[in-house]
Amino acid sequence: MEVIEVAAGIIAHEGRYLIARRKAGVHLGGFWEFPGGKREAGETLEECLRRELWEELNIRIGTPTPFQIVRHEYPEKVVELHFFWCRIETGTAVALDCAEVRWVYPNEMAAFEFPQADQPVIAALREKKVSFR
Ligand SMILES: Nc1nc2c([nH]c(=O)n2[C@H]2C[C@H](O)[C@@H](COP(=O)(O)OP(=O)(O)OP(=O)(O)O)O2)c(=O)[nH]1
Ligand SMILES: [Mg+2]
Repeated sequence: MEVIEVAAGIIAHEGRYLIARRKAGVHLGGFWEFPGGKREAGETLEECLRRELWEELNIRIGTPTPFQIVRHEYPEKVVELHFFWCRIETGTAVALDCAEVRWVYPNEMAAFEFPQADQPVIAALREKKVSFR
């Protein structure tokens, strides 16, 4: 099966992270996620991340740091998620192309339903394996 490459942002601010709720009716609709989306032809993953965060949240980010790659096989598709740690450079996140956004601490994430593929990242954030730069 074709592997879909996705870039997603772990957007940090004062110990909290920005999470977004996926719209109803799409793959994993209604789940919470780290915002991002599919890489388009001719784009790098970083370019993809910048485009997606602009389209979905109306924000510009500083230089993203690669942080974890997760390949996950859903029954309907295989995704390779490239998570990048980043900070907002300009703008305030608004739910432009997602259902809702929230800033949450890692220990609050268990209260939100995330896709299975995101669990290693959530665990890493909770265990503070992440460097705050
Ligand atoms: N953005 C994002 N996608 C995730 C996460 N976890 C996870 O399994 N996914 C899956 C859901 C989707 O199948 C795929 C990402 O696709 P997407 O729906 O965000 O793609 P997109 O923004 O380009 O949307 P579209 O143009 O295809 O509508 O990766 C996550 O934390 N963030
Ligand atoms: Mg998306």
